[in-house]
Amino acid sequence: MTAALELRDRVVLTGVSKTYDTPTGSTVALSPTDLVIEPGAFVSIVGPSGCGKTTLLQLLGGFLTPSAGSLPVGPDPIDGPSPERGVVFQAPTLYPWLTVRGNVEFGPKCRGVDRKTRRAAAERMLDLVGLADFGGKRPYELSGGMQQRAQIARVLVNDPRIILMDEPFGALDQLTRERLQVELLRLWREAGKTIVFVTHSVEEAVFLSTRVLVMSARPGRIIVDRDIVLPNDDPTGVRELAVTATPEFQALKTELAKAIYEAHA
Ligand SMILES: Nc1ncnc2c1ncn2[C@@H]1O[C@H](COP(=O)(O)OP(=O)(O)OP(=O)(O)O)[C@@H](O)[C@H]1O
Repeated sequence: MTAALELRDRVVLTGVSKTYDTPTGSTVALSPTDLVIEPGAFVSIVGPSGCGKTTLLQLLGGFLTPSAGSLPVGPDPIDGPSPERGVVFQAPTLYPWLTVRGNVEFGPKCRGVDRKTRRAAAERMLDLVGLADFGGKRPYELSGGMQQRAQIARVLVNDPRIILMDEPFGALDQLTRERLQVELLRLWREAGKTIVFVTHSVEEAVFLSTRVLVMSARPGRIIVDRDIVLPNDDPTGVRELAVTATPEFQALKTELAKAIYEAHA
């Protein structure tokens, strides 16, 4: 990655806070937060329920406006949702009336990409996420894990600068979840994207991430910012599930789980 590209894709939060004003009062969801997310990082956010993880992700997605502070991506202020910041939610958000291929093509179609180009891009993405043979199916014909893969293809086809994921595997069974975690790591390596990932699972956060942020109970703030280095980490390779059995992995998991427990107290 060139220095210019790095600068273009760096996310810099300066004094970003969010207060929700409702008829029954105000809720400070995020205390003033300073944070730099480097391009190509895989950053997970963990913390007690209601600590502001989704709020932070939605601010990055441009779905919410900060009450104070700024959060540009490179030189560009975030001023609304953009295909450059793709979002994958826990609940599948595929259009049920379109085929899987149609769902993946939808973004490029809206941006005026011609039919042949967008069809080729969709096929490439479906292949990448292991759904090459399912493009003609409707979403309801897919399993939960396959629907999540289709969502990821739908985001990747827009070639986003950042992918924001809000508990994307939370509703899946353990086996599917583990399989998708490894696939996501492979995709992250191949596509070279920045990923910001919200999860309730410390194990998932440690396994996937290059960096884990722990947030305190409301009003949320970042209380731990931990680089994750695991045995046999290789900048070009993909972690294997076996690493979760190592003492290094277990020690990191214990350290972060303790921080979350204390954040609750
Ligand atoms: N639209 C809203 N209006 C008012 N309060 C809100 C709104 N959205 C979130 N909140 C409150 O802000 C706080 C942070 O919510 P947020 O959803 O960001 O937390 P979270 O860490 O993602 O929670 P969880 O882990 O349970 O998904 C919570 O107390 C929540 O009730």
